[in-house]
Amino acid sequence: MHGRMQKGPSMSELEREGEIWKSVKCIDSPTPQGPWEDIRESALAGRLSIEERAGKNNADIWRTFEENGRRQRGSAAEHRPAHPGYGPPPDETYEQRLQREAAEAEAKRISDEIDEQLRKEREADRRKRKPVKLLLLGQSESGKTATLKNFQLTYARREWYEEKAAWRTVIFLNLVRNVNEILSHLSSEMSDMPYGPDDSSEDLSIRPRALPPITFSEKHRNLRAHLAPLTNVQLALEARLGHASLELQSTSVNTAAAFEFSAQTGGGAGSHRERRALQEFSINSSNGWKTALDRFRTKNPSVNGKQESGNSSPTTPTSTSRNNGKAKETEDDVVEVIASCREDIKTLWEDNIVGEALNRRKVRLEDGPGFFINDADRIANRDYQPTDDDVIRARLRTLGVQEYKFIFDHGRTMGQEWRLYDVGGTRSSRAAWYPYFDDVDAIIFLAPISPFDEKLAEDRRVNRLEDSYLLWRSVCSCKLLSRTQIILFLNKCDLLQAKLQRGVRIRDSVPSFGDRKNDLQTATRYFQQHFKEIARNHSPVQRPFYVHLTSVIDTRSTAVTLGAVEESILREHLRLADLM
Ligand SMILES: Nc1nc2c(ncn2[C@@H]2O[C@H](COP(=O)(O)OP(=O)(O)OP(=O)(O)O)[C@@H](O)[C@H]2O)c(=O)[nH]1
Ligand SMILES: [Mg+2]
Repeated sequence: MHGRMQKGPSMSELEREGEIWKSVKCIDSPTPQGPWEDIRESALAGRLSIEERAGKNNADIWRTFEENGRRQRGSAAEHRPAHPGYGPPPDETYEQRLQREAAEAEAKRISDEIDEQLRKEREADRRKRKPVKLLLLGQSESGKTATLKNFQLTYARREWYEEKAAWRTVIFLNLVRNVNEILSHLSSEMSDMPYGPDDSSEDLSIRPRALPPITFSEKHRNLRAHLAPLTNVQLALEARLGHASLELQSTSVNTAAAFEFSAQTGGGAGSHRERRALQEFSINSSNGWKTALDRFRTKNPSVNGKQESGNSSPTTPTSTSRNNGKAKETEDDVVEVIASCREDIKTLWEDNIVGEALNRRKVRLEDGPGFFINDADRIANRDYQPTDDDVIRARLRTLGVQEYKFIFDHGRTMGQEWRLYDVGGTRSSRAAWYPYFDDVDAIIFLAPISPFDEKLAEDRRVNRLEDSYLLWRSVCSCKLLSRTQIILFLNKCDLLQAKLQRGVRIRDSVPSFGDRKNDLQTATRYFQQHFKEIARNHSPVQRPFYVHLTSVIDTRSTAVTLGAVEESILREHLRLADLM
């Protein structure tokens, strides 16, 4: 039936209508008495949506339309039996011809307009379906990976559950490292060794020798002896997890500037080349945290780009199961040793003399990454399984740039693919970030505000807050990012609050804080203002200042924050898709 209409000798108005109606379903005009007017009106009134245009034809409309056509053709045939086609009637007057031609021209114009609109909508739709790309930036230990894990927990729960068990090994390592750090201080203190972690002016204020020596007892010597096997456990776990498990040691070497990249104005073909090279290095490398975890993964997820995450070396099922068997053995041994140390770990952590020794040395494990010794009773167990909160708090350093793809199974962007880029935050790793700037939708910049009185692990001369300011300035002033949405997370508010409650004064480390009230609200407002001013003074183009006060280890409040972030990023993603 349709074919017959398409075969007409000339492209009459009816055929033209037919062509359009095949792809158009008019919402408000189910009976197309005057289809052209209906289409035009609907198009002008914006009543034709992409679904209606691209969707299935409304059978009723189509049938009515065909009947109309048959009726008109039928009446023409009565007059012109020799002309079965749809050409102009032979007795057409000059005025009628002009009218017909004008109508045909108008029909063509509307048809072309609709075609063009359809093309644009298809294109916009394609762009909207492009993955949302989100970059997580910030200094090392700022909470980038913890934020990524929150995204996963909130929006990709299946992957979260598949990965959760793999973090068990990391948590064991974190706990064992806590214990070994205490033991190392204890040993030094027992052998009366002075403590000089670095050359920073802050740490020079530590003068343990000015105080009377601490008296240790047999209990402490026993604790050291009983917990000694944990040194080897740490080495075994580090060997299993690879480079990412090694924390940076304090150094006084000036490693690099706050932020380095070759060409601030770059982003052309060169940057793509550079990016490819870096991807090869980072995503397929065997040193990132994702790769480290893959070794402990029980399942083999086929989604979320996990296959890109470092499994570049071919593994046969046999070798995999052999490796898994060996890993299981090692894991069992490790768990056995840790579980047998449980009571001693608790005694060590709760001992007042040990506490005094750590205080004198200004060692605060609570503020550092991967603090788990408080949970030793629960974790140092053969049947321990990590909770969601444990996984968020587990610490494994990010090396290079790790791409993490997932389809949101939740929230406003359900079904949408997101690509999150988690980067290593040390000064020397920052040069690797730049190639990822050129087509990113948004950046979450994490600035931890609790360590206003701490130094960078990679350069003990640099204050952490100062480093965040410098880094923030570099990101804000980057021309390639001038139109990118940047969302600032002033993170570790929980630790800031604890620090202020302990009586640590901000002005001692940040003189410009002056005599302001030393409380959380005043401090966050002050830091926020400082970041805002930097953004205002250094952005090539003014942009909105989005800021959230966060403690990303708090999964509930972070889920709320991420909801707002998701919405804001998506709005911008769609706006840009429409503009393009
Ligand atoms: N108390 C507290 N701890 C946090 C917070 N954010 C992150 N952490 C912890 O800080 C440590 C470092 O966090 P990560 O997410 O690994 O830091 P990162 O920015 O990815 O660091 P790199 O990978 O080295 O660049 C982890 O043990 C986190 O659990 C926070 O808001 N509060
Ligand atoms: Mg990280």
